[in-house]
Amino acid sequence: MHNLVGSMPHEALRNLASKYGPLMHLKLGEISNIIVSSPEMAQEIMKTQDLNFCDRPSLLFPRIIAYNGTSIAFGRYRDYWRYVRKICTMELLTIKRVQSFRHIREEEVSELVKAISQSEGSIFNLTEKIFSITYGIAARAAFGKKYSYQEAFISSIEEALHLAGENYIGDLYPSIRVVFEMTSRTKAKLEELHVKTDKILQDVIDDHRNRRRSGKCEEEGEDLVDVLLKFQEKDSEYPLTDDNIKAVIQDMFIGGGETSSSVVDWAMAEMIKKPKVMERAQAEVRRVYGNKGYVDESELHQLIYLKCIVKETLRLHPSVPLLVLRENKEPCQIKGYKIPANSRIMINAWAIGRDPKYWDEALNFKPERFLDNYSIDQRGTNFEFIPFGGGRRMCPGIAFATPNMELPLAQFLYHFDWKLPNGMKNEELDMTELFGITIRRRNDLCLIPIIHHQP
Ligand code: HEM
Repeated sequence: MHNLVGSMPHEALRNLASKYGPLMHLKLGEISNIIVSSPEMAQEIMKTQDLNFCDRPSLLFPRIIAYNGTSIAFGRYRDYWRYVRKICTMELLTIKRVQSFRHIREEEVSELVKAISQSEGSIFNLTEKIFSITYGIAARAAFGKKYSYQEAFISSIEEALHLAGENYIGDLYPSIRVVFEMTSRTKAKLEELHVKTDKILQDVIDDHRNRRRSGKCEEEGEDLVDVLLKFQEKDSEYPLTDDNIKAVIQDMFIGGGETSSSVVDWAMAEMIKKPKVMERAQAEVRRVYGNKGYVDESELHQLIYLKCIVKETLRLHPSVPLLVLRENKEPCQIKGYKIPANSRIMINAWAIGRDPKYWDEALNFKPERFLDNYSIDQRGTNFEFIPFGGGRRMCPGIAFATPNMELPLAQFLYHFDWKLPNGMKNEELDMTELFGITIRRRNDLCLIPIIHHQP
């Protein structure tokens, strides 16, 4: 316990693993926690014994924020969960659906690039704007348009995610959790935030329902809420309630906003620290888009080096460093070690991505490593590189996330050169992390843009 208090959990657990090995059993309160820190052990959990390890534990955060754990990300592995996950992969996050949101991404990113160009020569808080447009894109894809209360929704979700990163004591003593819950300030705060977000989501659903009744939906195109309402109207073994729809929409929102923004933010910071990488990436984007004068999504597939930058960023800064907690139904063995039933499994993707046993110059930001090994990808089959997890609980949002990361990066590189403020040297840029359910930069990335191609 004393090794964990006050430090970054993923870092403290990596340090413990280097002493005690890639599979640790850590008893905290009443709970057996199994910490996985090598690709071989991760493969056991996410492939060989995936069916036994694909449940999620019942914790305070999903009980309150994720509608009693009925979302896709936090849902127990049951028939209902399989049904909504299927809707998600076959309807909400398909390549075709993602492409239908192209104009939203292009509009939002172009607006940001124009705003940056107006700050030419002065300090621009890039972090703040990256998060704001990525959440903006997620909101428009999910809700169909910008709602006036979007900002309030985003800030409540961000606050709840931050609380989710803290270890809540009641989660460690399930047999007496009600006792802790009676006096818990975390619970009270989460409930307050949930009341706010729930009201906003209900308004969005009601608004869509009215729009559907008036037939406007067909004229204006279908967004994710419309798709879910269509499923609600169908006869199904698992009729969707409004709460079920809200839980799924919230998943799309958190998945679509928080994770991709932190990758774009870290990628820019890493390139600032490594000007040679930035120059090479700029040369690629400027060659591919040439004198077109703007960057759209049509040529993103040609930006091979940029794709390697995104991969290298996901290796060093996986947005969800310990993945999402899993739970095993049955007792079992992994490589001869006994795992009790209902253990909580943390897979330290952050530690695995930085392990010098699997990566040359592991702490060095070197996108070229993926040029030499382009086939190593993040789709859950190379267990030394698992920023999106793997197996039945793998992230279904890769297709949605990819243009959300590549388009802003390509535009930043095409239109601008970047400098650090106050004569700061590149190597002095602070890279401290802030732990929550995702890892962000502790300090915002503030840079001076210099226009190369006027947007
Ligand atoms: C860079 C971007 C992203 C990263 C790094 C990321 C990472 C992850 C990780 C690590 C998990 C847990 C996997 C596991 O337990 O094995 C996950 C689950 C999930 N992600 Fe993502 N994600 C990203 C983008 C997205 C997007 C854009 C969406 C949706 C719009 C999304 C929706 C989800 C959902 C619904 C789950 C729950 C899956 C389940 O439990 O079955 N993610 N993501």
